[in-house]
Amino acid sequence: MTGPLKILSRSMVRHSHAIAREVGARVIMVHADVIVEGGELQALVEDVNFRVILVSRKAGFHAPGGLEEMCSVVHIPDIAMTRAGQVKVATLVAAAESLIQAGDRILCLTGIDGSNAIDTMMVLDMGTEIELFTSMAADPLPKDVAPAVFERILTLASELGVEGREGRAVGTLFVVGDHERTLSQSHQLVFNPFHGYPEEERNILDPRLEETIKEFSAIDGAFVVRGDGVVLSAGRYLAPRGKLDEPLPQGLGTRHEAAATVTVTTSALAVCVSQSTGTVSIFKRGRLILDIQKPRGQGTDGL
Ligand SMILES: Nc1ncnc2c1ncn2[C@@H]1O[C@H](COP(=O)(O)OP(=O)(O)OP(=O)(O)O)[C@@H](O)[C@H]1O
Repeated sequence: MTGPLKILSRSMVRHSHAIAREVGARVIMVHADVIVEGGELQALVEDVNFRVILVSRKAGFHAPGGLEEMCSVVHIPDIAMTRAGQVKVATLVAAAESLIQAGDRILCLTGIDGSNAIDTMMVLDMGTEIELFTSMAADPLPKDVAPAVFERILTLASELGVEGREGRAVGTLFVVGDHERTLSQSHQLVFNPFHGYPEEERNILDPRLEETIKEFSAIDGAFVVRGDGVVLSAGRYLAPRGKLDEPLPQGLGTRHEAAATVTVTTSALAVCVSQSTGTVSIFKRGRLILDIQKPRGQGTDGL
């Protein structure tokens, strides 16, 4: 279904500004991939006439010309996710980039990718619905972790969770930030394959490292990543000294336990990919702050 924005969509978009103001929303988040044609998107943003975050899976996507001031852009991984998963990832990335904060109310406009039909409007409260914001106040990321590094790890983890590796499910774990404390509470299970390489050749932001990381995800143990993206180690066994205040949700085993616990005595974030379910779980300060479930079928469901 292509063509101009449907009448219902148009009317929802036109009214979204008034609704956002009435409910005290600070920003309107629009799943941009719903709209096929650039001119239509520009018209939509002009109609919304409110601070907008455009969310897209497309790598080169940018705000329509002339509207860069009103629009911020958030890129989410280009993989199949449930609608809830997409909302979580988009809000997490927006928070990592300080576009939204704890306590914010966000109006979301979404629909099915490429349909030209905005079919859903929802209001999200960053603080009650998204656990991330209740458990960590204003700062979603540790201070030493660059947003781009976190986003890269999130993408790699989501891809591994959904796609696995050569047809097989893989599980792995990334610990990012507070690397000295993380290293002091862990040891090598196997020889560290990153040992001896210059730092510029092992930065997770370098696209050339993607295959290597995915290959090494088969190694038992965790990746330890410095906040600037340098991968310090793979195959690291975590032996954290802390203890969890509350037990993890049922079904999560030793990998998730280690991921959660290492964040008790460090300020690191742990991003865990479950081999059994493909779910990506993010831990901070000993708590599961966000999980992104693997969709059952294929489909790009809008936000
Ligand atoms: N302390 C640890 N540090 C690093 N890796 C660990 C640790 N404990 C377990 N793992 C890794 O997790 C793997 C799976 O363990 P387990 O099945 O108990 O975890 P899980 O949390 O249920 O995860 P999954 O959903 O992937 O199975 C182990 O084979 C090991 O590679």
